[in-house]
Amino acid sequence: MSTKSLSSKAEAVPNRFAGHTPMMQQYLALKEEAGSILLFYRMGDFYEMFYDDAIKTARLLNLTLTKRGTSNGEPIPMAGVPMHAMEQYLARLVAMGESVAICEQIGDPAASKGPVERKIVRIVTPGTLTDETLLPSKSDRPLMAIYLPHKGRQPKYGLAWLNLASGEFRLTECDVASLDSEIHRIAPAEIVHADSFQPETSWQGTLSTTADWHFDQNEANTLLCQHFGIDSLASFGIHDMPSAVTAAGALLRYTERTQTQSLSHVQGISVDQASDYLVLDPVTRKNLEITETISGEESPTLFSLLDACETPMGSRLLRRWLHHPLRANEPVVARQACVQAFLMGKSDSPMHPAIVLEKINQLLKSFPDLERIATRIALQSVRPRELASLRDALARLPDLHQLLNEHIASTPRMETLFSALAIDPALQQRLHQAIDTEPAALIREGGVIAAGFDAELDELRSLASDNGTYLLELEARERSRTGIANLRVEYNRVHGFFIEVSKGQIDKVPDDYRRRQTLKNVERYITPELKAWEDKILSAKDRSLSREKWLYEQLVEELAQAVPALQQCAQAVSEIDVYLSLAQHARNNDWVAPELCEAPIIEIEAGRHPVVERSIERFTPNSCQMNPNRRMLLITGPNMGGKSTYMRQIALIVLLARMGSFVPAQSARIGMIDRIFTRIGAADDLAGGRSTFMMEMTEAAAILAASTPHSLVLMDEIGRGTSTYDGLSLAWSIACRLLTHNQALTLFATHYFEITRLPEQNEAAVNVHLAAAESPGGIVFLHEVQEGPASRSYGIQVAQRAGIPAAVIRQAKRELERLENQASNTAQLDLFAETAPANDQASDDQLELQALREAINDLDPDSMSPREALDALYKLRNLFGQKE
Ligand SMILES: Nc1ncnc2c1ncn2[C@@H]1O[C@H](COP(=O)(O)OP(=O)(O)OP(=O)(O)O)[C@@H](O)[C@H]1O
Repeated sequence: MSTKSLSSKAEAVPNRFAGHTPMMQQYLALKEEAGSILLFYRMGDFYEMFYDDAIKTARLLNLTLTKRGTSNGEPIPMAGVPMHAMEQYLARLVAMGESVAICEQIGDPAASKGPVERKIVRIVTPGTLTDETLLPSKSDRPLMAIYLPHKGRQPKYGLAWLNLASGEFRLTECDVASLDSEIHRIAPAEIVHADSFQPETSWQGTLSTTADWHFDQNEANTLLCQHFGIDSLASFGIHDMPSAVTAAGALLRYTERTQTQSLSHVQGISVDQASDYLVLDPVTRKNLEITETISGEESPTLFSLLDACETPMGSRLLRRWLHHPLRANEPVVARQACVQAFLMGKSDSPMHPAIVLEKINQLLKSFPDLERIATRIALQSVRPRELASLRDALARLPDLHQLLNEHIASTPRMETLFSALAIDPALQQRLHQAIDTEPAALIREGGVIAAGFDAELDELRSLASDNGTYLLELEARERSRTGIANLRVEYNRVHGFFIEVSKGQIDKVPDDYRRRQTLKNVERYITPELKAWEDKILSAKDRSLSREKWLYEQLVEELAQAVPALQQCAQAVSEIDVYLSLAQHARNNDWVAPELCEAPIIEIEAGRHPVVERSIERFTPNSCQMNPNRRMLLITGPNMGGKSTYMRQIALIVLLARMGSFVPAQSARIGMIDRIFTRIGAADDLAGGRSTFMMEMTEAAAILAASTPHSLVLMDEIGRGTSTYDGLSLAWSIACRLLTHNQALTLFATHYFEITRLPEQNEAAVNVHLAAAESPGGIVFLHEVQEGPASRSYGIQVAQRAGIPAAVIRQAKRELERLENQASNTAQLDLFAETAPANDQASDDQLELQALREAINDLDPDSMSPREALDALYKLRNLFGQKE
């Protein structure tokens, strides 16, 4: 394995470190090279940190902070971690977003006059992890570089990201407004940017800086062409994306600098068009609880619900799909067809589809993380047991292939996956011949290469292990030669082989015995014959270990050719895993395939909230009809009535439909949706210095700026963060703007009843409400969406159920009555009347006229008997009569 040094020689210590001990001078020079990141300085069996690094790591890892000598008269703070536990400490530091430079002793301590020569051989950063122990298995940790050119009227950000653990390298360009949303979509573990430029983002990952000159377009061009062995970037279709290419170049340079191996598994770079995906801004990703709950937990989320994947790479793909719903129908239909194929099985298969799914599941369960193993083969850091699990998985591939072929109906996409599964059997055979059935964990321990693979290794091994009989023979011979009956031939690690004689017998020891060690009761000797034999054995052992290491390296190098095929196979297995998971969930929970169409339409029959329906006993399904003529649903109903659940379930059904999954409904027809926006609930962004109301308005402003007739907008109780009139007026005008200007499909939940009058002005707005009923025991939530506005809000009844004291409830009821009486005498109800009433009297008159108009409209003279007509006339007179 080649290890690429990142440092210049440590002996070239600058004079400015004079006054420090030679070791500290070496440390300081290396620390200067590491810069702001932590330096793990190897000292024998420990990695030690000094000065501020020591103070910081001691705090982060809860280590003891001690001192090691003084430098320039000052004590030097020091903390250390033992070498054998280093990976655990690294994992914890990296999880906290820290980067660490690892400095190893590379010189020979015996031959060194001053401090042993040391070099930084590896830099571990959150975005460049490939080690199994440092990586989360179910999520990707991409590294991203961002570049913003200084020139140009409307400069575009260049974004490039590399998933080092899989070799996936992508890039895109975006405008200023989309930067944050793009970063949240890609979710990098680390962002690299130039020293002089700070990207504005709410993303919480690690930010690393690099020199400005690393972001140079020409350099980037050359670097990328060199890496891929091509003359022009046109073959990747990225030549006209200067900002993105510049970012990609800087990213490649950064990765090469931090890694010790070549990046041969990074085989290509592709353009990621943001316009291919349905846009979900950061707030929406959070509100819809796709992979994380609002409070930051891992479950229950949409991902935790659907992730029954058997392989970690399947889980990672599912997570990626959930965060990247697709705009175009064609690829979604292709995925849906695969889920359907798994769900239905093949018509001529004798096996029930459920049994087929179970069998495939069982097979997949035994598959290792092929994607990451392929990467580690390319990085030449693959471990023996990973190769053994690859060998076993390859042996099971034909079974998987056969099961799919015989029992799953073919679709065009499935055909592609089938061919990716067909890996050349020679690869499996080679691994089978080369790797022991149960190899040791590390190659340096030996016992990795299978017997029979290499004749030389076999011979060395038999030499090294063939000591039992020889030693017994020697012991018997020496006993009879010397007449010492209790003479023994022994071995220990420090002194090697020796002949042990008790003190009372040493006068019988022959001349050719050389004393090796004296103990209290015994003397230990070596003879020329035993010494020669020992040399042969020990050298055979050493030679066998180094032969084994060499063979292993040759094998890994040879396997590197198979990396592209393994990557494709891993992709196919993970996709199959996801389809299987989706199909099983659909089968177990009665989900259906949504129909997809072009127009901005959302038609859902008896839809359910996928996560809530699992957490309660009886979920009430609800339907939804939205189209260009019915663009806004004004949703009213009591608190706890189910408004938020209803809105979220619609958004989640749309998201699921657009990522290729089945959906929780009786039937669904989902059109092309370009974005989902949410303005749900509110939490203060104290860190960002924004109050609840400010947050609310910022999010609303973003929705008004960017939503289109193809967008789905969720607005939950907009305006509640300020005074009633301000809030109501804002909510009203925001709703109007969405209806008439943006024309987005909008779910607008509100407690302002005045807004339910909006449909009178615009037919595309429709009232629906969550039904509730009052019973002697209190309010009963029916959770049923019905047409029309809610008749009342039931706030006090809900408060009663929540345990507010009876006396407070009684007072609240009296207060409500007083306010309602007052309201009927004020202009509030007519806040949004087309012409404002001049005074209270005018307002009263208008209300009565409205009531009269409604009563007359309700009459059907053609169907009335004379008696009924007379009664109606009296009623109408009484409407006025009340006033007199
Ligand atoms: N369709 C449904 N079927 C059964 N239970 C439901 C349904 N919808 C919601 N619920 C239950 O009602 C609870 C409250 O729902 P939700 O938070 O959606 O109400 P809300 O109207 O938005 O309330 P608020 O106005 O106070 O925010 C949920 O936690 C869930 O347990």
